[in-house]
Amino acid sequence: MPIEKHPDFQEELKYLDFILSFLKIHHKRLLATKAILTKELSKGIGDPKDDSSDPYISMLINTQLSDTLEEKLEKIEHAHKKPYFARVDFTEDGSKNREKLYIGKMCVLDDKNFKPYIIDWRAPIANLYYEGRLGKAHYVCPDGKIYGEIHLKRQYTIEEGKLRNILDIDITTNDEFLQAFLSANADNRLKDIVSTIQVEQNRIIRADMWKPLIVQGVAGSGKTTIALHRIAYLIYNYDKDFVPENYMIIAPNKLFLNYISEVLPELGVNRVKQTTFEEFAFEVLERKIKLKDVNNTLSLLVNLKDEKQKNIIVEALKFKTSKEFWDILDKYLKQVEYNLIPDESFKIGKIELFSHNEINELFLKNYSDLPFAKRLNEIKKHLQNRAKLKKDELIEKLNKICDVEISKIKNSILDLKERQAKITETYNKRDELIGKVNDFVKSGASNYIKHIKIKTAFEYYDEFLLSDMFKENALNYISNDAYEYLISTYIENKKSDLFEYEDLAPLLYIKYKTLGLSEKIKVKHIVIDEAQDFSVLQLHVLKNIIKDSSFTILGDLNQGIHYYRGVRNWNDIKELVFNNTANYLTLEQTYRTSIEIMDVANKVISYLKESEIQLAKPVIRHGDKVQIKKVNSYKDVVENIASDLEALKNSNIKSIAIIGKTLEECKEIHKMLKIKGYKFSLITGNEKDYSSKLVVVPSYLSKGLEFDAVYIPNASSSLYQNNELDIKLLYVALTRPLHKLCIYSIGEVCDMLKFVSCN
Ligand SMILES: Nc1ncnc2c1ncn2[C@@H]1O[C@H](COP(=O)(O)OP(=O)(O)OP(=O)(O)O)[C@@H](O)[C@H]1O
Repeated sequence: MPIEKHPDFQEELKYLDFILSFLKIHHKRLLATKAILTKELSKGIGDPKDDSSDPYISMLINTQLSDTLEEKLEKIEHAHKKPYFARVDFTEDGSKNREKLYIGKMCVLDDKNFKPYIIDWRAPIANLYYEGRLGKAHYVCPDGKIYGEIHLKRQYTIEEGKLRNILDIDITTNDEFLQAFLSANADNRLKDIVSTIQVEQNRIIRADMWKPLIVQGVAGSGKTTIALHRIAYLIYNYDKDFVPENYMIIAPNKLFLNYISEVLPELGVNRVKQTTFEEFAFEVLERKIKLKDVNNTLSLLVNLKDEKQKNIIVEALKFKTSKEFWDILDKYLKQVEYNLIPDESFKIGKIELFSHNEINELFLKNYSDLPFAKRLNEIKKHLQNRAKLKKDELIEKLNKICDVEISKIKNSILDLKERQAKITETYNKRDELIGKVNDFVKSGASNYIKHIKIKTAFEYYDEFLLSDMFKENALNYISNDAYEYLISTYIENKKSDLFEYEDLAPLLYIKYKTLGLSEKIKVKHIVIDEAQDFSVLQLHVLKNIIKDSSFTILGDLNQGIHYYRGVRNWNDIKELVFNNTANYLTLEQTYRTSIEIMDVANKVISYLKESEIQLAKPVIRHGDKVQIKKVNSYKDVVENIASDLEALKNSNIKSIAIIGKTLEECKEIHKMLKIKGYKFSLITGNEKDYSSKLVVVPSYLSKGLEFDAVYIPNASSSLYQNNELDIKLLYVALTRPLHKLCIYSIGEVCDMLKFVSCN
């Protein structure tokens, strides 16, 4: 139906006009306030001679005000283009008032009576839009459940302030709006989905902050998108307790962070900590260490032909990231802990103030929750107090001894001169001893503690790995070959001061247990995306070191390409990391790919021998049939892609990826395309910026990304074997396109794709 024919078209147009003028006035007012503040600010900076603190403080306040003003201005400018996207008409039980609730990305209030003109999508009442259907409905707010009736649910398409479409849902269908959204082409960045969040996604976004949440979602189910919306939701709803800096999102690499970088600002959220595990580890270790390329192990395994050697490496790495490894590390740290307090007691001269056992008890029992260094700080206070308490008693004792000595001298020595000398000597000795007592009270405790040496995490780790104890224990779980591989790579890396990604978690754990964390780390909620590639040890370490934090963990086991360390089963994480306190939710619907593409990907992943493979259910959206083209060489592949690119020049396909299996394959194709004059960016894993729309990328680095069209240059049986890693790498590549997928095979097609027709 043309929009003009909608019965409420005029009413809606009027409301939009009203909102836009309201926003304009508000914007003007904010600009005026900003001008005043900027003036004040320049005054503050311009008067360095004034040493009173007032201008400085007011300058600080003004800076903060202008910061938030800047954010407000940005939001209003955004809202001008699209102030709201939906409306829900709701009557609360017991009321006659039919409220028209317009829902947008930011709240807009009438400044006189604070009546909302637009409700923020994160507000409790906005949940009516996401979960309520026409008829009886309720929402939960801090005062409890509010019941009532929904009379209308409406969606709007507003572009640059112009009303383009009105859609009444539950009358027509919710899908129409979603379909339109999904058919749009991929920008080369992820975007917000506030207007089309689906019920299963909404439950994840709005889940309780304080319960750890684990989400298993198929490829394209919106995990990354939801993770970001959840942060925006939590920031809005817990704004009294936390600031954006208390939230941290951990993503696989810098490129990925760049890919998602626009969503939070679009949602009006800034200053959230966005990092990778490596970066965070450097921060905790308070030292930037030389790390082998994170994808080093993976590309080693991808390229290695010797199956025996491959099995040894996988065995070693699985162990190094396992619960068993962490148990042995704990055992070692217990030994360190039990041997840390020296045998000597805390004493002055021969007088014992604290016995070794008493100190050890404080260390091992009373303060066992603290890192070693913090425990020593506490013990130092005990020693100092005891020394202070003993001071008077000791001095009194010294005085008494001195008095007895003096009277003995007086009675025994007759010569006056000699007697005087002896008395002076005795008093001097007494004073010297009192001086020693005073010195001891001042610095005895510090001196005692100073002798207890806590090594660095790196020293302990080294000692641990190279110990007989580690060897004996490790050999209970792994073969001698795997043990030798583990130790020899460690020693080899050590020569060049290098570490591997898998070393980080144990290093963090040791640092946390021994020296503790810097006060600067203020994280309260951690969101981990692509968590299937995290090891149990990594998650355990994060959970332990950031004690009071809550977690949202999202991943897809089907895409677990770092299978030698990653999660194999979410139950392990629930049990071993969260003591069965975590909530577990799944996402089965995929929003990215067409039915035809998803069917192929589902069949490929079914080759995995896992018992529980979650197959993706695509949203009803059809595309072209997937076909495989058999060719003779990479030259043919590139020829084919090149002619396709010409044909696509005037189409809607804008972002294109050629997804190879290995980096070497990608380099080769990239070179050939370059010679032909095509400007593709080669992604090697070290990029920080993600700006190109045409990329050549190895499958393991394409995880998380999406493109309008994807080319798989060679899906032959010589490249992709029927094993876990190859199946997963192929699956990742197959699930990246939104609209178009072209597969080539140089020679025989791999087993997993044999069912696809060839031409
Ligand atoms: N409710 C939704 N409405 C519209 N688009 C959606 C919705 N949910 C997800 N999408 C779109 O689906 C695509 C996939 O989302 P996203 O990348 O967040 O999924 P993912 O589960 O992290 O995928 P993967 O695991 O494959 O990396 C994105 O284009 C996103 O905008």
